[in-house]
Amino acid sequence: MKIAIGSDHRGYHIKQRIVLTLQQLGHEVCDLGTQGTTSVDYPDFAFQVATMVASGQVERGVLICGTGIGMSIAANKVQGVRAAPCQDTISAEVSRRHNDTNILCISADMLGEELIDQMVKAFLVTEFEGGRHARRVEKITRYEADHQSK
Ligand SMILES: O=C(CO)[C@H](O)[C@H](O)[C@H](O)COP(=O)(O)O
Repeated sequence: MKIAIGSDHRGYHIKQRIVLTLQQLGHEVCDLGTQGTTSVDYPDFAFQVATMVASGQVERGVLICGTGIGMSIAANKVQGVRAAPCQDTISAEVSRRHNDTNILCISADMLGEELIDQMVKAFLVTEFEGGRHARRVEKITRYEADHQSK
């Protein structure tokens, strides 16, 4: 799978670890930065990853900041993105099954490395269930299209 990944300074070390894990699993990873621990602004990275996901250049995205919250707020501004800030494996999995999420947002400050590995793996292998969930996701998609500002 093609996956875009980005982080701010707080998420940099975890990002490096996730990139290696994903490559070892055979995925094609597009690392959009940041490339160090110098302070940066998370929206700059969220918008880059979200744009790649929304345009179909990659299938999924992963974003990491201190809490995962700032990244998710920014990424969800991009039409077609469904980004979820998850704190555990079950929410990462259910976000795929029920919400057809295309970006996983992770907290670098509050979660351990092994839990993060499990969350990323669950996010990548879990399929969207469709059915009643598709009807709900379609309502969000339609609302988004009908209320586009530009
Ligand atoms: O967006 C966030 C909060 O929801 C992230 O945790 C950021 O990484 C954080 O705000 C960055 O803060 P810093 O004090 O500039 O490192």
